[in-house]
Amino acid sequence: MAKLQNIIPVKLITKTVGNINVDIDELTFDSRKVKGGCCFFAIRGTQSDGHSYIPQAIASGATAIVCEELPAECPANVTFIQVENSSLALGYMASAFYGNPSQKLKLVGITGTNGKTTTVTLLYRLARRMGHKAGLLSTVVNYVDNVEVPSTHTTPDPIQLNALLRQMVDIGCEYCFMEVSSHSVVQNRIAGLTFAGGIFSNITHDHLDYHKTFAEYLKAKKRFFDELPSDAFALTNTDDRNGMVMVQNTKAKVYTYSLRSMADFRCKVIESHFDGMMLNMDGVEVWTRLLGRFNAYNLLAIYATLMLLGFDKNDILTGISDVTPVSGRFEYVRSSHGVTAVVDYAHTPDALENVIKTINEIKTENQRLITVVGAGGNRDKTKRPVMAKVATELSDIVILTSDNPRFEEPEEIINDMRVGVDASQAKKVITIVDRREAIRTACMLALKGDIILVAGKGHENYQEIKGVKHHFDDKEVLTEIFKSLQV
Ligand SMILES: CC(=O)N[C@H]1[C@@H](OP(=O)(O)OP(=O)(O)OC[C@H]2O[C@@H](n3ccc(=O)[nH]c3=O)[C@H](O)[C@@H]2O)O[C@H](CO)[C@@H](O)[C@@H]1O[C@H](C)C(=O)N[C@@H](C)C(=O)N[C@H](CCC(=O)O)C(=O)O
Ligand SMILES: Nc1ncnc2c1ncn2[C@@H]1O[C@H](COP(=O)(O)OP(=O)(O)OP(=O)(O)O)[C@@H](O)[C@H]1O
Ligand SMILES: N[C@H](CCC[C@H](N)C(=O)O)C(=O)O
Ligand SMILES: [Mg+2]
Repeated sequence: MAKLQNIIPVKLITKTVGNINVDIDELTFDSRKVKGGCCFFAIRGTQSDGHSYIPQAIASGATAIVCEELPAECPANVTFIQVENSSLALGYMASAFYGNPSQKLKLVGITGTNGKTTTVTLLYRLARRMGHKAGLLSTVVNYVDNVEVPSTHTTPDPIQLNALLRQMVDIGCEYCFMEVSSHSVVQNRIAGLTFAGGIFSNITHDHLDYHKTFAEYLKAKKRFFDELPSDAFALTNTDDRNGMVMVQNTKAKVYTYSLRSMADFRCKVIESHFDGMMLNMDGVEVWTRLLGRFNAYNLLAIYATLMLLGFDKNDILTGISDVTPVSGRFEYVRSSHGVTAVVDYAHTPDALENVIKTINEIKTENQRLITVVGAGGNRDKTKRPVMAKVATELSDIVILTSDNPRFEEPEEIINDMRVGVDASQAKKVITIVDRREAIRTACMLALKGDIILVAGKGHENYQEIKGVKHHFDDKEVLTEIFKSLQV
């Protein structure tokens, strides 16, 4: 419960109609959830404009309405607050409604095309391993210390987000590690939050269906750093050509990390095997079970962040030597006849290239790589041919299949992918729409010693088709098929 006048920043108000000294029990941006005591936010969305649901919200007993445009009729028993941007107001008011919880713990956000889930999940695990209560907001799952809360998004809406932060503060969490998606910045889901630090992993091809251009995509991610407070840190990857662009206007203190050149925090990959890597992290050798140069970047960002948060260097390195892969990130299943299948979430050209190059670096010449990959429906279409091109150029056999078709026809998604396959590589490519059949075919083709990469879905335990999430788990399917093929 809160007084409306106490949770809305005056600077955001354009006009008020009615009594703003009213009690608010709940905030919502969905008219279908409105009841007495609710403050409804009319948000202009990608599918519809929330303003068209104001009458429904009033009919359902809304106590207050926050909107960018006042309705023609303003009933006397409802308070109206006109603002310039409803989603911005929602961020600030959700934070205030829950007592500004992000000011009562150290909130660290990471943005970038890839590496966010890996980095925040391991930060969360390491902070808790070193004896501190912590929270996690990620694509895979949210945690309020050790209590699991299902994820609806990579970055939740402001109401969910601040409610979770409140719960974290209430049980004594000192830290929360969260992913900041580019969508969430554009939609003001992180408005009103106070960050102790921001991390930039990398920016490559993805989400152009939403941002339309790479420049807009970059601008969205850069805005996260532009809005960091002066007492926060901004940790950026200077091996990414946009690393310094991200932080050029930040008020936060800038720190850099790199595997290639001088930086505040440095790392080198000394050895790379199928069961782990030897790294030189800021002058200290440390073994990790994680694989791939891309994970060396994630681990260096993790090391730097924990150092900036004041953790002990030796405790951090000991923790890094113990961490295991994050669900769906380079996990593997081995068959009884010597085939290794890797399950990975790579669903962008850069991620796919990284994970395939990692496998090619580790495998021997006479081990073949069979890559099973698709592309999500109702997502960035332009990455589809690029992913197919990367897969066919770097694998021995490629099976193009379905990922989450969503509301698109699977065959059309695969056709978009095939466009990227050069004629010279076409003989490597098989097309099988049914993902289970595609994985089965890979398992049947694989000879002893071969490696199968099943990419794109990672931790996902569903296949989304026409709005229905059917159970589907790559690791489960591989295990079942390997068992059925056991001689
Ligand atoms: C494209 C996108 O991001 N859409 C998000 C957005 O919905 P929208 O703008 O499409 O909303 P809309 O359907 O147009 O409705 C407009 C407004 O009217 C309201 N409404 C609607 C119907 C009604 O009857 N009454 C009513 O009040 C809605 O609640 C909304 O406030 O705001 C919603 C509420 O916060 C989000 O759930 C929704 O995420 C959708 C489901 C989604 O799939 N988002 C993905 C693309 C996403 O956010 N991904 C990122 C990054 C992924 C990654 O890289 O990992 C993420 O952070 O997860
Ligand atoms: N630092 C990195 N650079 C490039 N690729 C990476 C990096 N870290 C992980 N990857 C690859 O990208 C995939 C996704 O990793 P992760 O889930 O950590 O990224 P994310 O940023 O959370 O992705 P999303 O935006 O979809 O939530 C991994 O399965 C791996 O193939
Ligand atoms: N297997 C998923 C991965 C992308 C999920 C997330 N990054 C998003 O864009 O919603 C797909 O392509 O459908
Ligand atoms: Mg993620």
